[in-house]
Amino acid sequence: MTKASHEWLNKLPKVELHLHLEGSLEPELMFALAQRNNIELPFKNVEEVRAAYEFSNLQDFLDIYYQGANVLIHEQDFYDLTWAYLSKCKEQNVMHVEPFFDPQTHTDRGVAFRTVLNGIIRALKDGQEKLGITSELIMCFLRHLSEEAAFETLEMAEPYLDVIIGVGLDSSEQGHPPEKFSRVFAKARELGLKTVAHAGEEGPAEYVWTAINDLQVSRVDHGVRSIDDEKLMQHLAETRMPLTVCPLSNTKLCVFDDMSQHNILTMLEQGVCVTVNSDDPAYFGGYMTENFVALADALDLTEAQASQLVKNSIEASFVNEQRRAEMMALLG
Ligand SMILES: Nc1ncnc2[nH]cnc12
Ligand SMILES: [Zn+2]
Repeated sequence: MTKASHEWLNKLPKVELHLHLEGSLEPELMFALAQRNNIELPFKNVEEVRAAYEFSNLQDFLDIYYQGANVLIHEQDFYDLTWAYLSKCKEQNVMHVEPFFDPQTHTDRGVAFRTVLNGIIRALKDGQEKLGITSELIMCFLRHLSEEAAFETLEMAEPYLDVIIGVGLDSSEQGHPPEKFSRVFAKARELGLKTVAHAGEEGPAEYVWTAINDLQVSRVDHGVRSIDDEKLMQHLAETRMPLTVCPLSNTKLCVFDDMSQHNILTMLEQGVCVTVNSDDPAYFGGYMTENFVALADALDLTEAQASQLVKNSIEASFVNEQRRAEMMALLG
């Protein structure tokens, strides 16, 4: 089936809850920023960059993703990155987004926290005013770095808590269990921040339990390995704990060999609050619509299932009641 026959999925009003802004850096913008900032890239052209996007696991991807982020230096670069993502959302009828950013990827290179945040926030504000896309911003800690570094990052964020709704946990999962950050997350909750964490992407179902019990997350990012633990599946369904699932990411990073093996619809049918998201669309071959289309092609996603997946995202989002009702009404 071709994409043209899936126009209904582009038209479907959507919500995105798992998107790394740095992962929306398209090769074209990467080259433009490299030129603007006088940075040398290890690629000759856009085609060479795209050809390098063959990953056999999460770490393969992360190595290239952190390298790409080196072109982001000035506030305007972060604005342009965020604005490009929001423009894509507009084209694809995404009505609300809760993106992640990774401050440590930038502060560790000498880019100031406020430079990163101001660029992103200015674009998100424009996104609401000019495109009608509402948003909430989530700051992630890199889990391959230390607890101490995460505490320092949280301290840098303290003057900006009016524009950051929560904290998350990303980067290399295996060997860096959620509980490594229990104390940082406790402090974040004390500050009134919501918490989410990547767990059960490559790591075991056990990490999903500790994200829930130790970090007290409101949502689990990915969480697809939960299916290995029957008790956990029951718990997720009973508590309506949302999972922000990223189908194209999972196949690109070989979490599943093929989209036909993806477990998102099995979990949906078992009453788990699963949602569809794009993760790092510039690296994984697609934004929100392409993720839904991939499910339609491989798993015969029905209109009722697509609509339920979006309703789950609205339920799992951090929006106020009025916006929640407005978005639900659009889904009929
Ligand atoms: N899929 C992913 N898992 C962990 N960390 C990430 N950072 C960006 N994308 C990620
Ligand atoms: Zn992610």
